[in-house]
Amino acid sequence: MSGRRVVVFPSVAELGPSLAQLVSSRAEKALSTGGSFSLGLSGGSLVSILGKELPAVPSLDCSKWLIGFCDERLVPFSDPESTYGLYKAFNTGEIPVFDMLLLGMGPDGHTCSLFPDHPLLQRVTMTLPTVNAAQCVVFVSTGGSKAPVLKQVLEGGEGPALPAALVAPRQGELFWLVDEPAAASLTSQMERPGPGAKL
Ligand SMILES: O=C1O[C@H](COP(=O)(O)O)[C@@H](O)[C@H](O)[C@H]1O
Repeated sequence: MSGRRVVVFPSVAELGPSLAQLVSSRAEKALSTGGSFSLGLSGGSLVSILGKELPAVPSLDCSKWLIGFCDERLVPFSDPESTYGLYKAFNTGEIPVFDMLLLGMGPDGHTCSLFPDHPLLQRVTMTLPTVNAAQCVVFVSTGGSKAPVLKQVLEGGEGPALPAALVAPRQGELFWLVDEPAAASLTSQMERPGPGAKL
């Protein structure tokens, strides 16, 4: 891993455009070597941020993007909502290497559908070998309800490590994009970029 970056924004309004810029810059980098840009998306609050900010990126060309889902509710492969078809592109028998994964974190420290001490019954999810093989992993975590768990995940605490704390890409980048309410209890090193700064 090339170092974790915890980046704090005043609010989601400032975080959103920076997230879109980060996605677009990593897409440009992946596409500059030919081929495609493989992007893993999570659900939850991330969906509305991306839905608002990605279409606002000037001349964004997604035609060579390969989109996968970091987790999903369990439906049959024949269901039109199934993500299986998208993952078939990675049918190499080896762990897929995503160019970028966008992750959320629940208040219990779960990420993807990796819950602490919980059997995976009705979810399908990426697991840590795939998450930690990615080239770039970006957590987006906002709101005061995330403050206690964010502190535990980033700065440690009692008991076993929560799933989100086990995300550490072996060779890739790791970003935590958070807003001030979520960062309220943090004391470790953080960046506070000025308006329009590129990540
Ligand atoms: O259950 C889920 O929650 C997490 C976190 O969502 P958030 O709304 O608290 O940001 C999400 O990343 C995951 O995809 C979803 O299945």
